[in-house]
Amino acid sequence: MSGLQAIRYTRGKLEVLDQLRLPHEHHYDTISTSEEAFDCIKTMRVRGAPAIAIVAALAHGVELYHGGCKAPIPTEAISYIDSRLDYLKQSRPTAVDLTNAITHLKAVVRAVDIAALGDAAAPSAIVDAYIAAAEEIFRKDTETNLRIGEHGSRWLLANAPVKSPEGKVSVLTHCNTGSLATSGHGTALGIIRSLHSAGNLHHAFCTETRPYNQGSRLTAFELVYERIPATLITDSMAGALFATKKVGSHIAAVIVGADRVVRNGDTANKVGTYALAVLARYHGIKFIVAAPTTSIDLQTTTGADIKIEERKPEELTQISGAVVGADGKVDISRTVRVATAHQEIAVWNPAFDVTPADLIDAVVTEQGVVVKGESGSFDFRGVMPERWAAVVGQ
Ligand SMILES: CSC[C@H]1O[C@H](OP(=O)(O)O)[C@H](O)[C@@H]1O
Repeated sequence: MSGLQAIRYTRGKLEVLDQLRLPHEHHYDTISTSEEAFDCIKTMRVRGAPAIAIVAALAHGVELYHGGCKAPIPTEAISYIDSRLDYLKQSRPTAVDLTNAITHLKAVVRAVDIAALGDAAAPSAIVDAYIAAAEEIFRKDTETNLRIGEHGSRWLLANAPVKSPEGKVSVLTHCNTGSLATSGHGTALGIIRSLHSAGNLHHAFCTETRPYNQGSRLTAFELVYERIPATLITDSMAGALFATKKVGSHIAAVIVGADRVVRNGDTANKVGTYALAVLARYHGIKFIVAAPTTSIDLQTTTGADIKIEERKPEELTQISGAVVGADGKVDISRTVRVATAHQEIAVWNPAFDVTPADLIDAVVTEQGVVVKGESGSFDFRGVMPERWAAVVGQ
């Protein structure tokens, strides 16, 4: 597993790698409150659907560990925990892992047997139950990713439309879905790691992933760090790569992560994913979504109902503070040497887009690979039977 850890935790202490400083600086921020976690997630010092959920869950656990809950009776302790989790839920709206983690944590604290413990002992038992559950979310994520790696690499090797003469596959991935987006190993990048460690990877291509540059700053960093054969391209080069057989002749699949897979299989992921899915279909390349079941939302039936986060224009017009577009924040008269009023270009900056299930060949979860049935739609009951029965019915 990668030596790059987005999250470092021991009971009572949480440290988060500031990904805005990568790849130039390796700096951990100490996170001790829900407010600090909210800001860390909102500003994308930590990002990635699983990592967001883990940091939020553990941050409140640290807060509770250091006496954050003063409630004298159990019902007030539960209300306090609810309020902090509901606050954290607002930090980023599209990825569902955070919502699913919050739902689980609220159920855990409500399962504490207050009657048996009595009002005096119950609040501390509720806090202990919360902390244990938050730590389990963190621990389980790496195991989940290793299983996604196994399932995904096995499926691709069995279904690859093309392989190298040595029987290896080349893939392209978008954004960052590795150790920097999870507790370790990663989801889509986890499949690439599993292919590589088994000697089945010919080459990995990663896209720059504008405007936050998760690909050039984070994924390229992870791939180089582990000496995985890889090439960085800009987002706009993907079509040319697929069409240029000389360079990309063995590309078997595009493998991406997910922020939210909804009941019919439509998937919200980093903006640019939809374009890659269209290109993959046109070029006969498999399109694989790697998604832990924590990223699946059965409550939402189609992608039309997914809330897409829009972020501030400066993330697009500036790169680490260097102005690359007329954003009205810098007097451009000096650069264009004409007297001019400040000009501000309008910016549309959706952080995600939605890929329809029709363009997705497989959704790889830790419970197995889901492909569309004869009806042409995905059915996730096989990988999450209890949640399916609770939400959708038999
Ligand atoms: C396993 S990470 C899933 C998902 O999260 C990333 O978005 P962001 O960097 O904005 O948090 C990207 O969409 C990844 O595919």
